[in-house]
Amino acid sequence: MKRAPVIELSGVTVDLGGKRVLEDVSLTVEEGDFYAVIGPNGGGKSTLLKTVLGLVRLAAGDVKVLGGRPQERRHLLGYVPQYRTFDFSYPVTVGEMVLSGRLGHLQGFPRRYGRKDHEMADEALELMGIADLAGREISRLSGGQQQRAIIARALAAGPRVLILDEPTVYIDSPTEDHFMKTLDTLREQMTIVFVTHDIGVLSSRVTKVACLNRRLYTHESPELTSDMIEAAYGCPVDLIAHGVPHRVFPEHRQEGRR
Ligand SMILES: Nc1ncnc2c1ncn2[C@@H]1O[C@H](COP(=O)(O)OP(=O)(O)OP(=O)(O)O)[C@@H](O)[C@H]1O
Repeated sequence: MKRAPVIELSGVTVDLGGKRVLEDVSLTVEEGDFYAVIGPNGGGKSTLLKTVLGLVRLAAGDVKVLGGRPQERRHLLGYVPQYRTFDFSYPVTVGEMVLSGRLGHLQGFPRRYGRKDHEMADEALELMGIADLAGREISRLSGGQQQRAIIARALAAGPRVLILDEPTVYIDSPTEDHFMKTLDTLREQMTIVFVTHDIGVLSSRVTKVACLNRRLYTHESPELTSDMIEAAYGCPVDLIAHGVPHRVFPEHRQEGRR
């Protein structure tokens, strides 16, 4: 059964500072996908996400999110920017930070958090496995715990699509698989798209994968091919794959099935 398209890019070209950053990019993310976009540093991954959020001007092409313009649908997207863009020295607790994910939903004046806001924040803390850290100052957590907190903050808003920029940078490899499993469980409730420069992050949990290096290289079946990686990275797969087999998915699956 065909699933509904959640994000549709067709022929998208973006120029920044006189440089072509995305060229003729077409991409479809369907409901329930756990979609990974890999590519080298500077390949345009963050720009691709900002395009989905409607934050950059297109030189050509079209973007649809949940059937509408990105600017109209932004409240349905949970965006987790790169970890390094956050200031964790701010004196707030994990619980307060996650609750702030509800700010865009507050109505009336004065703006106060209500019962639903607290419930959503508590649920997000649970989902990311950091409920026991709610009272701790964010600055006192490990990088991996802080990473979970910023994802929980995005989840507190109740997004239909969760969009993550390099989510595993501060997750150490022993816990990486557990972390990806946590994200995978969220797929029951929302579509997930993430970008990463680290091919080692890809797991069999990912349903679709594409490679980005100004142009986007996709494959009909949910597997990563050496051609795609070579096209995107411009270097042989074995040099960058850290021992991960070229084919990261255990078996072929039919389009439309998870
Ligand atoms: N506002 C801007 N003005 C000019 N150039 C920009 C701007 N934003 C990004 N770029 C350039 O566009 C290219 C793609 O940047 P982008 O951040 O999207 O790549 P990335 O794949 O996310 O890289 P990284 O993993 O290093 O963050 C880079 O060469 C970057 O220098």
